Amino acid sequence: MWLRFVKMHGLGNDFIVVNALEEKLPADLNELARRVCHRRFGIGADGLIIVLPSTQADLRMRIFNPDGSEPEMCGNGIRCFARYVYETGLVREPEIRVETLAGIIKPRLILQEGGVTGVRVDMGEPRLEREKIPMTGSGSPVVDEPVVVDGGIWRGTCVSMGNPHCVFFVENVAEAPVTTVGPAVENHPLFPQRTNVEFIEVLNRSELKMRVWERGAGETMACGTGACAAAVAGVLTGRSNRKVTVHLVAGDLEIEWSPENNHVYMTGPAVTVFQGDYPL
Ligand SMILES: N[C@@H](CCC[C@H](N)C(=O)O)C(=O)O
Repeated sequence: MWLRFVKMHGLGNDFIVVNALEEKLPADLNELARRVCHRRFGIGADGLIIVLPSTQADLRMRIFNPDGSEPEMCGNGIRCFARYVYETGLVREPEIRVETLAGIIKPRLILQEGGVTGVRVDMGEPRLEREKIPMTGSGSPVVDEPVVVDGGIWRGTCVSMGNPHCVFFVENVAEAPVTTVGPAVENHPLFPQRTNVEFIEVLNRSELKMRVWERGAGETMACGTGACAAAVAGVLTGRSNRKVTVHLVAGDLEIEWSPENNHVYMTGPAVTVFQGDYPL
């Protein structure tokens, strides 16, 4: 049996997208994600995205990390999801309501001469209460709180965009210890469901430079929810404006934390790379 998939990416954060409305999937999706995401023995990706029907929204998105865990949300992934369902005719309107484990998220396709040039997503409200991130300890919001890693102290500002993020501001992101401090913080006892870890250099009040260690995936080229969390952390710590450009290795995300409705908006690209069939 073969599984039809499409390979997509948002700024190099890459995904295997499978349409479960047409494809029959194996029962163990965690295991499927581990297999297909593997860079040497599988297709290779930072995540497996499944398109499903929904009773509450237009469609439902499930996302799995390469380690098989199922996160609540994925910012770059939902832009790819939106482009995929629009271009395959699963939805007809450019504004889509998508059921996720983080609630209903609303991507809107940016169209020019009929083609998709980007996606703007209403990511909803950031959750700042410690127990909603979730984190152990007491006191909210969690702003510049000491996180002890290997005897060193890091100051973390923590935000949930449906999924957990711990943001560290650094002098020089190119030299940030992403692959050592990242996994130590991901698995730190402060975070009972683990966490994503962002390293942010503030270039000026409207520009941030970011590297990220993702829960269940390792260092990736970009993280949409992470960029949103970084923008919120920039405001909470007084370092940046509510509207910022987040520079990632392969390009930019525009993030705005609206003072009117408290929602975070993310705008960025979604690109289709190829399609194929994977043997089950
Ligand atoms: N790359 C994603 C986030 C994917 C989920 C993350 N690894 C987690 O476990 O929370 C994004 O663009 O937001």
